[in-house]
Amino acid sequence: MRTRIKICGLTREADIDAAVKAGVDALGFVMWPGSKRALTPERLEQLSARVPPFVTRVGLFVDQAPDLIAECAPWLDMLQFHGEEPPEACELYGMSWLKALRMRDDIDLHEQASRYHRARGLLLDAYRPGVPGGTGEVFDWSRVPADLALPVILAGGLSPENIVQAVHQVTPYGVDVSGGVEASAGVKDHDLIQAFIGGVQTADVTPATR
Ligand SMILES: O=C(O)c1ccccc1N[C@@H]1O[C@H](COP(=O)(O)O)[C@@H](O)[C@H]1O
Repeated sequence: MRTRIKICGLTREADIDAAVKAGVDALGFVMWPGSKRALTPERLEQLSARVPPFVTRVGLFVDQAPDLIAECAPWLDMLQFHGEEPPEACELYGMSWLKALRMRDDIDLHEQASRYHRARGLLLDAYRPGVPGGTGEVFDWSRVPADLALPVILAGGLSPENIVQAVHQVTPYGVDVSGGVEASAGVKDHDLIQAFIGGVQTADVTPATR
């Protein structure tokens, strides 16, 4: 099965066009105001209108107010909860959702998969204390169990340089990238987007060499 691709932190129409042209499956919109990629609901509405059918629009939230999430919901297909939201908080909107988990040393992914069993997938990101995500850091991919009960979306420091190795080693359902396709902080680069998606496609059709 081919590896699904999400690019996160879109802020410009031209970047959406470039990602769609390159073959992206999902686009992430960061609604957490602490991010350099943060959008207002008004800007989300504008960018959302640019996304063609069959490309999934994912809204990223970090422990945010239900009112804000509900305000954004009409412009989204899926929610990504990147904070400490309990399962009940993720269920409030009647929408598909992903739970992001940061890979602390003591995390038990099987336990988390059971806790968040209504999620459409678990997005695994690097852990840095005090930062909810988007750190550009890689975690030890050997910590991802092959038998998790939910689809795994691998994230954290992915880039055109490491994506073939990542897909070969983890064989995730999907991958998610933000900083690895930016030429400068928060600004997407079209060549890097194309190289990243090309890397996933290459990994999908080449055998892993170890
Ligand atoms: O992108 C952000 O600014 C962000 C802010 C808060 C939480 C998560 C965020 N992004 C997500 O982090 C991972 C990894 O990003 P990177 O590739 O390491 O830069 C990714 O899932 C983004 O969706």
